[in-house]
Amino acid sequence: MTQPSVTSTEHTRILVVTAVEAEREAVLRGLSQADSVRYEVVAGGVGPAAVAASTAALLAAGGHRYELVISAGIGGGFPGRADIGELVLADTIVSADLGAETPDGFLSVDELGFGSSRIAAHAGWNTKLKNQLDAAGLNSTFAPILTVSSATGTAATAALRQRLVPGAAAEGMEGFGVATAAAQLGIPVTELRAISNAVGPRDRSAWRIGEALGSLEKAFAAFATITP
Ligand SMILES: O=C(O)c1cccc(C(=O)CC[C@H]2O[C@@H](n3cnc4c(=O)[nH]cnc43)[C@H](O)[C@@H]2O)c1
Repeated sequence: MTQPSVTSTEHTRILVVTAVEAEREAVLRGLSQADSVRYEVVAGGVGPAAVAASTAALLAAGGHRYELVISAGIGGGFPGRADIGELVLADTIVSADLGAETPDGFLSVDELGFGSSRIAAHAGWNTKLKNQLDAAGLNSTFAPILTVSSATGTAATAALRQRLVPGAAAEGMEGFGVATAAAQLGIPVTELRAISNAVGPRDRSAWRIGEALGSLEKAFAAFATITP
């Protein structure tokens, strides 16, 4: 696996973890529009395992420096909840496929008694981030964001995941990995997704990655001036 690429500053306080380099570059373009000495931005890999390992290694090396970790990137939007180009901030970060299939349906790790599939995003930081987005005139919603190891590709799976987590607005593949690493060190965490595609039957030609990366950039331009 390639090493995560990192851009950091001397007084870093907020760690931003994306999956891929294109997302990291969009975040950096946004932050470059203002004084952004508070941020460190890393592309930690695709999927919960890769990104959890990358995040844990960074936090172990310098965890005391961080007051917030943000999992950020493009994501799928559940129809009727979040459209292409829109921004979703997690109120809860939910591992949607961590559990067991049974003939009677899916059982989460919570139901199996093995732990929790949910990590709460930090409410205080969420309010600050939302205020920054609002002040910049950027629409965003608070909702559960799902983390999945396999992106949803059918209407049936989309419906199942919405039934399992009512109100879920977006899905990505990294949030729960980033959040697990941060939570184990007691560091506040949240997740931001800029919607690139609808969650449902897979149609890669309908993905609007450029539009989503543009929204991600604008969000971090708004975050660049955040105060502690
Ligand atoms: O091809 C490109 O230029 C490109 C640029 C930036 C990102 C990508 C990705 O494919 C990123 C994969 C990343 O996106 C998240 N994602 C996006 N849509 C969904 C979805 O419907 N379900 C789950 N995850 C989604 C995910 O976090 C991946 O890591 C390509």
